[in-house]
Amino acid sequence: MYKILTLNNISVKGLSRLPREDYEITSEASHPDAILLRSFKMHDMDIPESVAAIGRAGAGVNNIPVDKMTQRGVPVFNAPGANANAVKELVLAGLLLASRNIYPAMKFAASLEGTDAEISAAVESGKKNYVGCELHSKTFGVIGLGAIGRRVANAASALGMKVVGYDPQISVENAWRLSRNVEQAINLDHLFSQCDAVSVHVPLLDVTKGLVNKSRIESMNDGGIIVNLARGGICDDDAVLAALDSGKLSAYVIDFPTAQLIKHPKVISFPHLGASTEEAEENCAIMVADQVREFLEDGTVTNSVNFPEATMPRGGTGCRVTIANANVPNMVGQISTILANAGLNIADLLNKSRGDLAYTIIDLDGNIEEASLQALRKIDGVLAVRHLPNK
Ligand SMILES: NC(=O)c1ccc[n+]([C@@H]2O[C@H](COP(=O)([O-])OP(=O)(O)OC[C@H]3O[C@@H](n4cnc5c(N)ncnc54)[C@H](O)[C@@H]3O)[C@@H](O)[C@H]2O)c1
Ligand SMILES: O=C(O)[C@H](O)COP(=O)(O)O
Repeated sequence: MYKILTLNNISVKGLSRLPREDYEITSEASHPDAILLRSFKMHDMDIPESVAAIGRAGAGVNNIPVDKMTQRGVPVFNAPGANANAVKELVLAGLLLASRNIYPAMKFAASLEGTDAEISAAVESGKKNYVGCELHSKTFGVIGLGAIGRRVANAASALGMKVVGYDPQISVENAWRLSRNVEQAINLDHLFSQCDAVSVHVPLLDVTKGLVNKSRIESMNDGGIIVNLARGGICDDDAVLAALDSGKLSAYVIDFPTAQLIKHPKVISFPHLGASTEEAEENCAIMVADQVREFLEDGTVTNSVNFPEATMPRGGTGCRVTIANANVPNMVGQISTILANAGLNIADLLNKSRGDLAYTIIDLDGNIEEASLQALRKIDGVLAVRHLPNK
């Protein structure tokens, strides 16, 4: 029986991919085999040694100590693209809320009192206070053209915006799917200097912290809009607030409000709502539950942020052993020597690497004894060894 610890509410559709006869899923498991979570902050958590995999039902993994897990030989999985459409739609909503003054206008309309005729008169005299501007023909910068950014860029282009994109590491797949109307910015300064609105869709990393800063905002067209549904910290909030006060910016749309931001009348705050649709929650949970299950049962690695992709159909007459180790010479040699000394024949073997980490899947003709597993664990540089009995 595998034990799964959940640190957030995970969609039932996803959890149902883990059959109850083999999986116990609780928010209190003390020796879990795997953890499933969304935005729970794991950095200060004591992660039990029993944990063999972590599944993030979403995109961002900045709430997970990925480097620490890599050193323990534990893969961290996420759900790339599974919530991208939901975020794209909220970005469009944010742009429209900002450009058409929808929220203050709604508050005004809801505050009216009197007869129908009086309300109608107040509507007609008050509407001049909420005049907005159209998105059509405005220049819109999209930073990060991944699963979300490329959808946002394409949708904005379809609305008639002139879209400029920046992503020096764009994937081939996203480049293929990007509208050919999207122009490429040479660098971030080039992007900001042409834009009426900018939306960020990059992960929070040291290099992306404060990417939207004072000088870049100053180079934008007057009355600009910044949309940040990516992560707090990517925009320099002090610079944004100063630009809102001076009128340089007309609105800041943020999914990660802070005490300072929520007080400002030109800040449109959402409560981290980007991925909160039924569809996105289900997509993410299903994707990550499947990936964690395949890893626990077969050692298969799909969509990990720290492990190489690794899939090998089961072969051999015995069990499967998986090994995560430092990516240094002679590891496979030492592993096969231990197996050979135990009289075990390797039926099939897959060895993949990613950066400093290597991962090996071995199918054996015969069953491995605990002593040999211990010998594998003792090899210098071996981080994790798992024994997966034949199904
Ligand atoms: N608000 C929400 O609910 C919500 C939901 C999903 C994702 N997010 C955030 O959005 C981020 C992006 O999600 P995604 O699914 O598009 O991820 P993704 O990995 O598909 O795309 C990220 C893109 O950013 C690019 N990139 C990285 N560093 C860059 C830089 N310095 N300059 C320009 N481009 C850079 C990458 O090359 C990649 O193409 C996530 O990391 C997460 O923080 C928020
Ligand atoms: O990175 C993500 O996928 C989003 O921030 C969604 O977070 P959530 O799963 O907590 O809504």
